[in-house]
Amino acid sequence: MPLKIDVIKDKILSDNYFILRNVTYDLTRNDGEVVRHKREVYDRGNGATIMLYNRDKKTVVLTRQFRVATWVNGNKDGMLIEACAGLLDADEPEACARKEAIEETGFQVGAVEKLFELYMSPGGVTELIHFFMAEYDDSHRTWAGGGVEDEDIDVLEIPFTEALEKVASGEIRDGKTVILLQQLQLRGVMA
Ligand SMILES: Nc1nc2c(ncn2[C@@H]2O[C@H](COP(=O)(O)OP(=O)(O)O[C@H]3O[C@H](CO)[C@@H](O)[C@H](O)[C@@H]3O)[C@@H](O)[C@H]2O)c(=O)[nH]1
Ligand SMILES: [Mg+2]
Repeated sequence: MPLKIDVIKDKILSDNYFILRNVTYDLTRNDGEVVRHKREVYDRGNGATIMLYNRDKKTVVLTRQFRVATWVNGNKDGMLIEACAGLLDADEPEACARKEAIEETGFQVGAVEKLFELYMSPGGVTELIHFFMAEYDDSHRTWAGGGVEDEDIDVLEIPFTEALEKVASGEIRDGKTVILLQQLQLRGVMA
């Protein structure tokens, strides 16, 4: 466990859209030994995600969209099924989750529950995602959803059991989405 962290150099390698830095730092350990690391850190900002579920219908609302990062890494058509999510930008996490739910799925939900905040890829990505869930019903629908600007998002309202089957089969393989579905399962709210 390091006692002290001294930054030697913090260089921006790219700031085209998000920020890629190369940070050089010395870690002083308990025994006084100093270790120098040079590590790349990718800063895409923080995000929020929200699982929309309906206890009566036993359904969840998910999104499907093209994700180029998955396409360049083995996802054949690049399409990924995910819980609704977005980058915080200037918003508070809950406000972001609510806004993304409307923009991406069309649902304007009532009470929202905060679950936790998780680092999703701490080896090199700064991003902290704030996790939420909310019950939805048909009266919450404001429009068909689909995202803003050049986002082209399909909205999937599917049975919870089908979502779990898609996790088991590998069709759903987005970390935040699996975590949220398992939270619903752990709590037994969809039983
Ligand atoms: N021009 C440009 N646009 C970009 C770039 N990278 C992303 N965008 C655009 O920025 C917008 C981001 O949409 P959001 O809905 O706010 O974010 P997200 O991509 O869905 O991110 C959410 O899910 C991610 C995956 O789990 C999370 O990493 C993230 O924190 C957030 O929760 C999208 O329109 C996307 O096309 C880029 O390099 N250039
Ligand atoms: Mg999004």
